[in-house]
Amino acid sequence: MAQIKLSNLRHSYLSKPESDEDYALKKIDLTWEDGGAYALLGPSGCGKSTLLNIISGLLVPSEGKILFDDQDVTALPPAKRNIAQVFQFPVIYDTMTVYDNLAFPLRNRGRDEETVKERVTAIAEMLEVTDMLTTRASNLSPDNKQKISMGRGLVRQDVNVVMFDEPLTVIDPHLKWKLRSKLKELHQRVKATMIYVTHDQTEALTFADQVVVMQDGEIVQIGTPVELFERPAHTFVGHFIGSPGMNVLPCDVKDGGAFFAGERVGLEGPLEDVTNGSAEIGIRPEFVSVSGNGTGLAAHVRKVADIGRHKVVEAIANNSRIHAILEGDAPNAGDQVNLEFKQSQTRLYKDGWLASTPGEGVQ
Ligand SMILES: Nc1ncnc2c1ncn2[C@@H]1O[C@H](COP(=O)(O)OP(=O)(O)OP(=O)(O)O)[C@@H](O)[C@H]1O
Repeated sequence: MAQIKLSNLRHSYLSKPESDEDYALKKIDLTWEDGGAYALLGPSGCGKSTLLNIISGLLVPSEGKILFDDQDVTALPPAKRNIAQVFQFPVIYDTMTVYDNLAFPLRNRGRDEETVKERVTAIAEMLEVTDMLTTRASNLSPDNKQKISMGRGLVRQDVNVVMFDEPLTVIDPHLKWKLRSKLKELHQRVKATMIYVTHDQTEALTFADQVVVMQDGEIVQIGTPVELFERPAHTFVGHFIGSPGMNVLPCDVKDGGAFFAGERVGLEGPLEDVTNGSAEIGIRPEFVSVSGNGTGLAAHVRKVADIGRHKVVEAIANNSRIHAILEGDAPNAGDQVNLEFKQSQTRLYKDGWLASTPGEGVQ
């Protein structure tokens, strides 16, 4: 396995790109550490496949370098990069047995049959497919075919990185959670560098130790699932992660504090200089409390959704929609209420980027 470094990468599909808009990848500097479990998360069109294809060698970047353990591989074709890939749809040979499918990548590299048997047995056991080893692949369900496809990606121990590109697309929803946690467990046992590409936050947060969030050809944050939830570096991350996502409210900044609907809102700590940008307050629904006691921001309740574990209240204050997640009692649609934001979780953003720092709290 290897450390993978992307240095000053840019990519445009146009022959003569002129502005930033012409680049599918704007500027990427990123190191994937050896043995890490990473997710590459972002909406459709943000550049995930472009980045993956650059790592695998299917695409040569317009600018920049790719280094595997400090060796420049930018000009190397895919076959020379020693990478395993698992795609959206199973890539297996229908006429072969499960055993022969799992053995294929090893035999292809000239491994002796004893090594093949050892690895295939170990991987089959990890994936819980031992009882299928003699089954012809054509007789497998789509889920099991994809499991075998994953096994083929994991069977070689000498690859630089295993890349998964939306691997659960074909899996039945009720089996998805099972395979998601299986993959996490596999990473802990196999200890390979793994990159898991998805637009699904649950898949990314379950699998990865570090999640790389992309938007519009740029990396907006790299962090643990907890970091992304607790301190989104950009309002996009706040929106994209969480259900519902972070509330983002327009505000005025004056006298060193933030004002929403004419009311001063307590923030987590000191502010960066926000004089030349548009400012917004970010607060997750989990940290909004709702009461009718006259203290806090006046709002009216538009909707309440009971989703089992908790209730999601949608309230309107000063023409802005604010969500609150409540564990116990909740108001009813149409009620007049007061909202309070937990100060240590209330952040300020300037032009989308985090502009407050944790500290004493700012009133
Ligand atoms: N072969 C291509 N030629 C021209 N433009 C392309 C090509 N492939 C992708 N793009 C553009 O590059 C941008 C990034 O696309 P990319 O496929 O990398 O995103 P993605 O995040 O993988 O999306 P998805 O999840 O839908 O695959 C998009 O604007 C897309 O239209």
